[in-house]
Amino acid sequence: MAVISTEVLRCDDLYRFFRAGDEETLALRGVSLRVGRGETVAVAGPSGSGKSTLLSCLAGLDEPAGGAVTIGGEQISHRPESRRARIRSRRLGILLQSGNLLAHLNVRDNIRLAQAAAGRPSEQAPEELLDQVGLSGRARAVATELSGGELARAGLAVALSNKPDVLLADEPTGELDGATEQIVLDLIRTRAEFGQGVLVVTHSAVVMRIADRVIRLQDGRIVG
Ligand SMILES: Nc1ncnc2c1ncn2[C@@H]1O[C@H](COP(=O)(O)OP(=O)(O)OP(=O)(O)O)[C@@H](O)[C@H]1O
Repeated sequence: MAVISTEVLRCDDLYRFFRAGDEETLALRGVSLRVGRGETVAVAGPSGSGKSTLLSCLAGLDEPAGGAVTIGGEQISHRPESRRARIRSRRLGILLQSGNLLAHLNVRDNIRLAQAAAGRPSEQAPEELLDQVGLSGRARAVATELSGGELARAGLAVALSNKPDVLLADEPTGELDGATEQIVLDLIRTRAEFGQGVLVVTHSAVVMRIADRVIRLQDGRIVG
């Protein structure tokens, strides 16, 4: 069990509604959680329980109707988009199912761009990061030239390239074979050991097993 010394991510009483015509969906109903430095937290729950909505609100990609999100002591919710983008690029690593590589840039330039956006242009050589995710030799490939497993690993290299306080990941091992899943999980665990916080949305029992805690969502509420 990791020792929680400092809180790197917290949200308090998050609400998010969606309206389509006369119909209103309460996607989040008062969600509060904390992730400590060096802690890995998994968020699980049935389809439609609010996991992706929660992740988007935590990443500042979506605005909650109520409540607040704080990353490394800095509030990201209810801020102008330019401020949210700055906090994201400096403090967050985000790994979404839709992928996080810019299509017209090769893997190395995607990493360089993420580091430049974070104000850390020479933080860590892209080749070194790619080596850590088992992708050395693919630095010059663009997204369409990578397999599903390679894309997931390249995405993780980009998400970690700014040395984020918090890694947010949506089903990071969804489509991967067992060996590649293990590489990705080992890397996530290692990052947690270096003091980053990790919050991962998942249906996978294998991912839940590497987490220090599992939070269960149902109908937009934490139920366990
Ligand atoms: N843009 C949207 N417009 C309307 N309703 C939405 C929108 N996004 C999500 N919802 C609704 O909000 C609820 C929560 O959706 P969300 O995608 O967060 O669930 P989830 O737990 O991530 O599901 P899954 O495991 O299937 O990805 C669902 O009822 C969904 O239909």
